Amino acid sequence: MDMQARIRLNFEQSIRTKQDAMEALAAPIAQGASRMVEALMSNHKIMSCGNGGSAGDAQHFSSEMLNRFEMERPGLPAIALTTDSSTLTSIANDYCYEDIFAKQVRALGQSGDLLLAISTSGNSDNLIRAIQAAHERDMGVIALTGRDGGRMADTLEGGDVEIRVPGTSTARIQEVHLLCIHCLCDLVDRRLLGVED
Ligand SMILES: O=C(CO)[C@@H](O)[C@H](O)[C@H](O)[C@H](O)COP(=O)(O)O
Ligand SMILES: [Zn+2]
Repeated sequence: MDMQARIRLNFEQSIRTKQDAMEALAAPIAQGASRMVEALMSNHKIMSCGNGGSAGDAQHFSSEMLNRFEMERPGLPAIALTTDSSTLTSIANDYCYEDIFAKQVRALGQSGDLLLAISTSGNSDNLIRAIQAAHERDMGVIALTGRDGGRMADTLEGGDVEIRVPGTSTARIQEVHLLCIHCLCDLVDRRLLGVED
């Protein structure tokens, strides 16, 4: 396959994954956005985490909350747990990599806060431990997953929301995760600013 044919194939697969996700994810994304609005309206914060490309997604989300998305509004309270290299390396060094997010959730989390946990496989142990820590702190969880939801899906509790991308390729799932994050930001802004249509 030549380079341009390969590029077209990647685009086609990305488009197909997004089309499959559109119907499946409209309801859980709306549910996740409602949970975010409720939390933010009650002065709670949203923490986000993920590994690799999903760490980038966690930061992408928090920056759109803290700064702005598409509309002018005050900054919203959000913290990406992926950014402080001193904290991350010391937890990984003194305890273990699996605790890098959970320890931060236990330190910063308060009842009513939310955790946005992002994993394409749903099987990253540091995310599973972060979800367990969030539950200990009486926080809700919004999980962006893929494939069969992995062990993360089994770790979620009744009030949590799973947004599971129908797909098996990490890259394609990540591309839909970013779209989901932008939908969440869009819905949060519209609800907070009272935009009707
Ligand atoms: O961005 C990519 C692949 O597209 C990688 O960096 C990928 O995020 C990493 O391999 C992650 O460790 C995968 O973790 P997860 O999505 O299974 O939780
Ligand atoms: Zn990637």
